[in-house]
Amino acid sequence: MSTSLAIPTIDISALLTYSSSKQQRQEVATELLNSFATFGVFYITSSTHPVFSSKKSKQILDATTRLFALDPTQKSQIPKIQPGGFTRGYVPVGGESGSATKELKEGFSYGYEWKPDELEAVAKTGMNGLQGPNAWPNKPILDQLDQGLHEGTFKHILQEFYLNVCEVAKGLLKGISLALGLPEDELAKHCTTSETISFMRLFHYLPYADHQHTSQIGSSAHTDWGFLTLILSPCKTVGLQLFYGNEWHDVPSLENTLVVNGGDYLSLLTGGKLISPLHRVVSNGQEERYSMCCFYYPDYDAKIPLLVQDQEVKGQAVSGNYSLLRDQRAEEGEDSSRTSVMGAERQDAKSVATKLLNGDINFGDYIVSKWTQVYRKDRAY
Ligand SMILES: O=C(O)CCC(=O)C(=O)O
Ligand SMILES: [Fe+2]
Repeated sequence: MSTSLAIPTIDISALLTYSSSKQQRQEVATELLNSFATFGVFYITSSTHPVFSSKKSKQILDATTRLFALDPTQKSQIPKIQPGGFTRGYVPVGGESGSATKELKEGFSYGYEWKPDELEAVAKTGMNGLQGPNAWPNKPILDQLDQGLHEGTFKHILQEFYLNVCEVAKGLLKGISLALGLPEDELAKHCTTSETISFMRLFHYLPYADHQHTSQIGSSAHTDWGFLTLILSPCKTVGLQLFYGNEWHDVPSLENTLVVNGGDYLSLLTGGKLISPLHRVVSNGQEERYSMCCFYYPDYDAKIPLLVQDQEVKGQAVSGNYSLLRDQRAEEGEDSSRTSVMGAERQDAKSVATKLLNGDINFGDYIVSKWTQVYRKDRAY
């Protein structure tokens, strides 16, 4: 039986309002640093931002539940996500499973909804590999999804939720910059078009009978690749688990909060000072679980130099000895058939880490190459 850890809940209001003092923001930054450096996972809340309200949480849960309640024929009409990094559309059950463990979840991936004039403007320069149109269900399905909704349409609810979460992520960037002893706009400088390449995934996890997770799991153990992952799971059901102190621990859903995970790129840039935690999703065997996960990225062409000055840390980061690699080794114990694949990935991660820190490759190209590996090896991310 997994136990819960004392993962802190941080009120980030000071990062989301213009009226806060530097001292208030600094206090939040200190809390962020402590949680990031201990667990790499924490809860955030604020009474000043709508995304944390019960009303908005119910609204997005309702929309998500409706989507996954469509019948299989309707789901088959939603465009499926494609390989290559730009992922929009429906993820069928098992569609991104690891080689040995079937992931019992279905998903829907969407991101920034381009306005026609923005599309025209961007058409002149061309979109990067992580930008593009959303893949919505067709009109009759959208009409069905809209039926009985009290406020707004299905599409509007999803779009608003995505932009709200991106706004919260922007606020967090201030706190993280301060936590690292940097000017508070430092990370934001590298995230000027983040919302156009970041994305949201709505997930529906199905119950399963395999409690040892040898053949079935919700989401296999992994670390997230980007900057920040922000997760809403308005269900009481447990599911998300953190690997800490050599054990798995539940990260239960708490009302009016989002869970934040640090990503690998942020961890890399801090020489592992901010942890990118190993996590997974498991079922209790009985209940379904819904979650909404925003994978927040910096700019596609970001080439961010190491954010910490400590020479020892710098050495560790460049040699690839940071949490991403440690975490992936920990995962091998779970499934020895994947050991050789993981070994190869470790080597690959080391060389990518060096290239990223030297500015030989930008973030977007790195992510696209990682997604290509996912599909080649038939693994999730
Ligand atoms: O559904 C969740 O709570 C987390 C899923 C997750 O870790 C992921 O998709 O990267
Ligand atoms: Fe994750």
